[in-house]
Amino acid sequence: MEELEVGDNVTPLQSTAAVQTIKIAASENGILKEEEVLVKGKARKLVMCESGLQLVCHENKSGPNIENPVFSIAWVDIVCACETSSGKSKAVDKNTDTPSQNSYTVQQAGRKFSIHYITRKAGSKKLSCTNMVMEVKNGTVGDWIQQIEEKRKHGKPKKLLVVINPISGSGSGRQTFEKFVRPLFDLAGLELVVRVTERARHGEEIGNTFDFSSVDGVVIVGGDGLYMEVMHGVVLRKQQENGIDYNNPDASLTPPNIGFGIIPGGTGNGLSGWWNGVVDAKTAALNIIRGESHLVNILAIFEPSKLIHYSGLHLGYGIFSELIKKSEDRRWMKKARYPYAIVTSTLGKKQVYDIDLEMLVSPDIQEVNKEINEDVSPSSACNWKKLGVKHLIGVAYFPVAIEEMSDKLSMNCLSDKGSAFFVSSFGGVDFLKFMMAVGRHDKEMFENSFIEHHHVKGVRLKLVQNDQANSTRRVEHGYEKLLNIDGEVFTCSVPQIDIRFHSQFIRAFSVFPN
Ligand SMILES: Nc1ncnc2c1ncn2[C@@H]1O[C@H](COP(=O)(O)OP(=O)(O)OP(=O)(O)O)[C@@H](O)[C@H]1O
Repeated sequence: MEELEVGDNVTPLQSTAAVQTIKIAASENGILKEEEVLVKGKARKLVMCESGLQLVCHENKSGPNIENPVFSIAWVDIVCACETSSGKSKAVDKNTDTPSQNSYTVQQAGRKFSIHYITRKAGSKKLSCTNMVMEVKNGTVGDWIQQIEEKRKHGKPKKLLVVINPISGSGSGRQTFEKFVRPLFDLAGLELVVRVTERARHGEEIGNTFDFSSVDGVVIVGGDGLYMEVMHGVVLRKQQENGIDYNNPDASLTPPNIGFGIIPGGTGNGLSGWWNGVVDAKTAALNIIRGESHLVNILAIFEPSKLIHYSGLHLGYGIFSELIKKSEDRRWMKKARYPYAIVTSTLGKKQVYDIDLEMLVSPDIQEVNKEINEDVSPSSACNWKKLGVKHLIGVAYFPVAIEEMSDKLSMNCLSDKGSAFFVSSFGGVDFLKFMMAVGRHDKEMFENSFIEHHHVKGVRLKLVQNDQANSTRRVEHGYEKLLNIDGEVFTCSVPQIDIRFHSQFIRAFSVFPN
């Protein structure tokens, strides 16, 4: 981290539109506070307005040029303001490019102060934190620091529960947190309660028992599986507290009022990528500090008369469960276990499942579900649409709408429908290509006749035992009762699953649209 030369190639996070907002605020609503400062030896005027801070060139004879600030930053992107005695506001750990933990001591009341703020390099989705040192010409910096701190903290989380999975991904969740995340949270003055999971499913217990009234949100340091567990515990508890029959798929659920952030520490890190636009621990941490949040969807997954689990990422059945079982059995392979499972499942003979399918369809769906529109009645209510028995190797359902955007696919996490895929049998190389296209979010993955894609509000699937040879192999391997929920293996008591989409249910610290 280094002092910023105004006009450097690093721009603050906000877009031109945000700069525009600040300009309007400054000229229409008046200036809250202004002062002459020196920034890297250059004379500037620091202006505080309702939307943020501006540095303006005030050497112009006609006075400060508020219309053309040389630098402006919105409150949401300010991490902290603090006193500086020697040009460095907080000691910086050279390895991490972030200020080291608890290193700040005010050595003398002075005229210099630093603003630490969030930046994004042009063309990148990654965020970083940088700082600018200013020296006031007259007076002291105390008032500035106090007022900036008040303004920048408004509406942002102040105290967080952090849940770390020490075995997720390559087993470096704790190190990721200490090295990349804690220094940023410390800088932002966040108070933390840290829990490290001690066993499988411990995340659910924490979600189900922690006193969330004492914090502004929960930060998951791990993979999609840990998020799923904690979120499940939180959601289940909310239904229990409200006396809701959570085993009934038709019950209307009450959303919890807890913000979730995810620091990617797992293997797949699908959700962290969706929420932050990139899989990067520092970016995720800075988005949590920014405090911007959006409501994201979940799936509720049932067997007859019983809730199995809530899901934030996907439900997979058939080959998608087989894959995850193979990879879970080889956790010791760390990140290599996913490619291993994909390649071995691809090369082997694929199991065909005869599945009786139904989809919960809303009448406004036009584009994706072309072939089913004609039968949908023109009411505002959703209808169950029977598809009949299909010979499939797998079913996958995501609580996001997967949409085509130019040559790529975009995950619309704010959609009111999820994407269901019904995959019929296909050859090894094709399947490998399909999985690679999925990883790249390449729209090529849709360009296969063996994939049916629908935007729907729910899916019901029931395994039909009409092929003795197939059925025997499935039962031998136990595959017919396996589910892949957010990359974790679950077993159902009967292969009859009801999946319901719950729109805008969990508050996620995130940056949609990204
Ligand atoms: N201390 C622990 N000991 C053993 N298992 C644990 C412990 N803490 C959590 N788990 C289990 O670890 C599993 C994997 O968690 P997580 O999703 O965080 O990592 P991952 O599988 O590597 O990442 P991803 O889901 O993104 O692919 C979960 O099933 C969880 O129950």
